[in-house]
Amino acid sequence: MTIRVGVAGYGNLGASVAALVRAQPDMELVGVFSRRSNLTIDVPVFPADEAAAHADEIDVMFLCLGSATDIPEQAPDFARHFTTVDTYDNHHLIPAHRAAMDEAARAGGNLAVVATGWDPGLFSFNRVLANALFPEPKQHTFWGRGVSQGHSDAVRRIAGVRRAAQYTIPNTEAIAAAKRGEAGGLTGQQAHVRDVYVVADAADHERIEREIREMPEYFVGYEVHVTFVDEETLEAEHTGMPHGGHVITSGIVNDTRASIEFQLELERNPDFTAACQVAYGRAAARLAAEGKTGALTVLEIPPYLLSPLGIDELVESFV
Ligand SMILES: NC(=O)C1=CN([C@@H]2O[C@H](COP(=O)(O)OP(=O)(O)OC[C@H]3O[C@@H](n4cnc5c(N)ncnc54)[C@H](OP(=O)(O)O)[C@@H]3O)[C@@H](O)[C@H]2O)C=CC1
Ligand SMILES: N[C@@H](C[C@H]1CC(C(=O)O)=NO1)C(=O)O
Repeated sequence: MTIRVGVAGYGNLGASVAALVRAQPDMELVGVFSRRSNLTIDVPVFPADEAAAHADEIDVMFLCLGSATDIPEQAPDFARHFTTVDTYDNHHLIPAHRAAMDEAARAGGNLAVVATGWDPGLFSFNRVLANALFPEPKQHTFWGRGVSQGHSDAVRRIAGVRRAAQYTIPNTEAIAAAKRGEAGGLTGQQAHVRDVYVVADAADHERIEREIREMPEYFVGYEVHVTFVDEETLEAEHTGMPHGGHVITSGIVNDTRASIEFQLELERNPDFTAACQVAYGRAAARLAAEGKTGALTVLEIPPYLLSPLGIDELVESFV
């Protein structure tokens, strides 16, 4: 089965997904759907607001839009017309997003797989798996040092911001304490600093910095540093997008201590996120072909559906 895919939104993630799809043995890129008409890329580009006309040509639509505003505004309409896969990452609003996508997907008889990146996504899967192993688990998540695409996108949505990069910096002593099972009730806000680099006109600096610091879910509660730079500096020093993180869980089982850690080291965040999203696109195509509708998270999708191999081949590789 060749999975015919579309990419909605051509930013860092969309470009990574489009490139990765073309390297898949079982996928074909039909085209990119963008709000911009000036994209010069080597695949067909269609206006985002005309996507529904292509519903019969596409099996899976990858939603590579920004989570801060694009996804809430656009994703349900895509779900009415396509099987969709998104990387929505505003953690606290995922239940509402899942409900909205479930309603929209069911209205169109489609499947919507939501929050399929690495956090939320792979880290969510690993948090649930690890917590299930211990009667009283101790679990902490750390990110970075690296560039959060979601936080960078959220800053770029502030009026007057021309470019932005947000670095997440973990407290390394907190990571070491978590590995020892001694991090207690440490929160994400306590364990990370957020460093933001912004290109904007000087007249807007004070307002922009205030809007960043007051942004709920993304920045409120964290130690935040905002640095305004010129375009040349941003381009020269802040276009790389490395990232990574840890999910560290420990506990006592039958009076013996055990710990489990899931760690990522990413040379380039969008490329790895694309790998997550494309793998869940494969699962979405298979589930949709079976008639599955509504919204699903990574917690409800069997891992074998992510692989281009069949379950029998995967079981044979156990040995
Ligand atoms: N769950 C996870 O682990 C992860 C999730 N993500 C999510 O992916 C989302 C997208 O990230 P990312 O691709 O870096 O965001 P970008 O800002 O690069 O792109 C977001 C959207 O903005 C539009 N856009 C991009 N570049 C421009 C431009 N120069 N001018 C005007 N519009 C532009 C595109 O839509 P259009 O083509 O329609 O204009 C694009 O889809 C993030 O918001 C984050 O939530 C990312 C990494 C990990
Ligand atoms: N969703 C994040 C992926 C990870 C990184 C992160 C952070 O640095 O706060 N939180 O989750 C992203 O957009 O990069």
